[in-house]
Parts: sequence; structure tokens; C-alpha cells
Amino acid sequence: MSNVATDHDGRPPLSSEQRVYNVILKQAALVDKPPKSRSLPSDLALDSIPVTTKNLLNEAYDRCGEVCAEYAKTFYLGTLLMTPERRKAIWAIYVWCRRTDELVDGPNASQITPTALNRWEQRLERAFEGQPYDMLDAALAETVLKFPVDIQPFRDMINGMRMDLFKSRYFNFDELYLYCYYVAGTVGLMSVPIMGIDPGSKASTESVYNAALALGIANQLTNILRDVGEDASRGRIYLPQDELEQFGLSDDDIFAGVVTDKWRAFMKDQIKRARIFFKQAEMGVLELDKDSRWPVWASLLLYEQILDSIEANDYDNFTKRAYVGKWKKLITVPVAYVRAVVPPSVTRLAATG
Ligand SMILES: CC(C)=CCC/C(C)=C/CC/C(C)=C/CC/C(C)=C/[C@@H]1[C@@H](COP(=O)(O)OP(=O)(O)O)[C@]1(C)CC/C=C(\C)CC/C=C(\C)CCC=C(C)C
Ligand SMILES: Nc1ncnc2c1ncn2[C@@H]1O[C@H](COP(=O)(O)OP(=O)(O)OP(=O)(O)O)[C@@H](O)[C@H]1O
Ligand SMILES: [Mn+2]
Repeated sequence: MSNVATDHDGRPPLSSEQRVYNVILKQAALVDKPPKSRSLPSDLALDSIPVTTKNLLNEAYDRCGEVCAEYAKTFYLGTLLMTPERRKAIWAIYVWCRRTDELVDGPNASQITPTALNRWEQRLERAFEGQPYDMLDAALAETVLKFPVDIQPFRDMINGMRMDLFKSRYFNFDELYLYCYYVAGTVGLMSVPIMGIDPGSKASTESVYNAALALGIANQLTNILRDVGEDASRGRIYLPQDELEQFGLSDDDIFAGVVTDKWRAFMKDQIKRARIFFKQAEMGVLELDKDSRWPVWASLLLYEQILDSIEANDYDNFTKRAYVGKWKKLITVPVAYVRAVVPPSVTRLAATG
């Protein structure tokens, strides 16, 4: 199994960041290549799909859109601005990610075993080979046929779910970084080939992939900070153990769930780090194809505001769930639009007067 965590014989172990960067280089090289020629059965060529299958596929894409609208309304609205082909592809990937997450986080999570995840991975492979198991997989299968999406980030997301099955503590940020790549950085890598890089962009492909990875990491770190109380109630602590210790905190403090000055100081530090990842991601949004920028900006700005909300709750993420209110969301959407359509030099000039 190809896994970013594979050890290199005899050489000093690479950090998670270095391992993940190697994946970025590989993904960037793949998307730079001309369209891949997958060895698919000849009846699977896109132009030979019969009309009835096409109708079923369209129904499957519509269903993917509905799921996306149900789980992330604002983001769904943003996808409506993308070209129909891209929008459908993002929905299909969204649904695969949501279904993968539900395996370990959903109502049947207690029944999920490593074998079940292996079966899910086999299903994924079949979809990439053009042999989908159900209609939602068929939408994914068509998507990966149309766009230069590689299987590795998908496999890696399943690896993240495997990690969730046996691991409930993270010794340091290096371990947490790898987990964040698996469950969220991968989403960035899956999305870039769909959203496309602006033909006028001067940025290197790997720098855009790196920004996409950073957005995934930033989102996941934010998600972890928002859900500290909820995760602790399930016996899970994603926060790096060594950093907790540096602030004089232990697992017991988290289970006790009392906001102290030590906790506030610790949280400030964690929020600062998440914001650094959001900043890294921002540079990449400008390089995306024009009509893909708005949904990404909206998603970035909305998720980042969860950090503001944790601050506004005076760092009580034990008993309060940080969220972005309706009005803030409403304001964010046009702000994201302006950022997406106005070149950064103009907004910078406007900001400096
Ligand atoms: C435009 C855009 C945001 C596209 C991404 C669409 C997509 C395929 C999303 C899939 C998300 C998903 C269901 C992932 C499964 C694992 C998971 C749940 C991760 C957490 C998401 C937050 O979900 P939620 O708040 O609903 O959490 P709960 O389940 O309720 O706890 C994550 C925190 C991470 C999701 C990661 C991203 C959205 C990364 C987005 C990065 C890009 C789209 C790259 C943009 C490109 C550049 C160059 C910046
Ligand atoms: N899984 C996700 N992937 C990408 N972005 C997401 C995801 N979940 C949330 N977001 C971003 O964060 C925003 C807030 O998400 P949240 O799920 O709290 O609310 P919503 O579904 O957008 O709106 P509502 O509260 O009206 O249902 C989303 O609109 C989206 O932009
Ligand atoms: Mn959500």
C-alpha cells in the first residue's frame, strides 16, 4: 500500500511535513502532465456512454448536489458559480469525502472495523477503474475520468480514518500534522485539479498545491479547536500532548473542562498557528481559475471566523460550540466575491487609501 508514512530504510526518518511535501510534488507533477491515459475498458470512453446511463449519472450528480447543499449550504451556493462540469465534479468528491467521514464519525461508527475500511478502499479502486459500486460512486468514477485527479489523496483520507480507529492521542504537532493532511489536506489536493489554476498564473503548480494543503490543515486545526469538548466526551484529544504539557496542562484538565488562564494561553497559541495556515492558503486562492475563487474564499473566510468565535467565547470550547452567525455569513459572501473578482493590487491600494 502506498502510504506517505512509509519509512525509508537506513535514512533518518522524515518529518510529516517533508513526507507530505513529497506527495505535493508528485501530485503537482501529475497535473502538469497531458491528460492521463487510464487503461479503461473501451466501453467506458466518455463519448460512448449510452443515453440511459447518462440520465442515471445526471441523477447521481443531482443527488450529490443535494447532499452538499444539506451539509454546507453557503459552500453549495458558491459552487453554483462554477462551470456546470466543475460544480458536478466537486459535488461528487464532496459526497465521497462525506461518506468516508461518516464511516468513522456517523451513526454506524461503532461497527466500523479496519476490514470495512479495506472494503471501502477496494470500492474506491474499482471506481477509479471505471467499475463503480453504486450511483454515487459512478459520479465519482466519471469525475476522475474527466479531470486529472489522482487516487493517492483518496487513499490517504481513508488512512486518516484508519488512524481514527486506533489512535486517540497525538504526541506532538508532527503527528497531528500528518493526521490533518490525511483527513483534510487531501481535500485540497483532490479539489485543485477540478477547480483549475488560472491560465495567467505565474505561480508554480506545487505552490498552489501547497496552499490547498494549507487550507485543509487550517480547516482541520480549526475544527479540532472548535470541537475540544465534544471530542473529549468521546475520549479523544487531538491537541499535541507535548504542547499541553508546556502550558502546564494535562488530559485531566481537558476532561474537567474548566477555562483557566493556562488554558487561555494555550488556546491563543493554537489559534495563532491555525491562522498562519490560513494565511498560507490565501496566496493560493489568487492563483485559482477565476470562477473557482469565490467558493474557496467564502469557505476560507467562514471557517477562519470560527477562530474569532472561540475568542469571543473567551476560549470556552468545552461547553460552547463556536459558530459563525447568520449575519456574519451574509456579509462574508459578498466580501469573498469582491476578493475573487478584484485583483489583489487594487484591494491593496484601496486598503492603503
Ligand atoms: C471550495 C471547497 C471548500 C471545496 C472542497 C469541497 C470538498 C470536496 C469538501 C469535502 C469536505 C469533507 C466532507 C471532508 C471529510 C473530512 C472532514 C469532515 C473534514 C473537515 C471539514 C469540515 O467539515 P465540517 O465543518 O462539516 O465538520 P464536521 O464533520 O461537522 O465536524 C474539514 C475541517 C476539512 C475540509 C477541508 C477542506 C474543505 C479543504 C479545502 C481546500 C481546498 C478546496 C483547496 C483550495 C485551493 C487553494 C489553492 C487554497
Ligand atoms: N465540509 C466542508 N467543506 C468545505 N467547506 C465547508 C465544510 N463545512 C463547512 N464549510 C464551510 O464553512 C461554512 C460554514 O459551515 P456550516 O456547516 O457551519 O454551515 P452551512 O452549512 O454553510 O450553513 P447553515 O448554517 O446555513 O447550514 C460552509 O458554508 C462552508 O463554506
Ligand atoms: Mn458542516
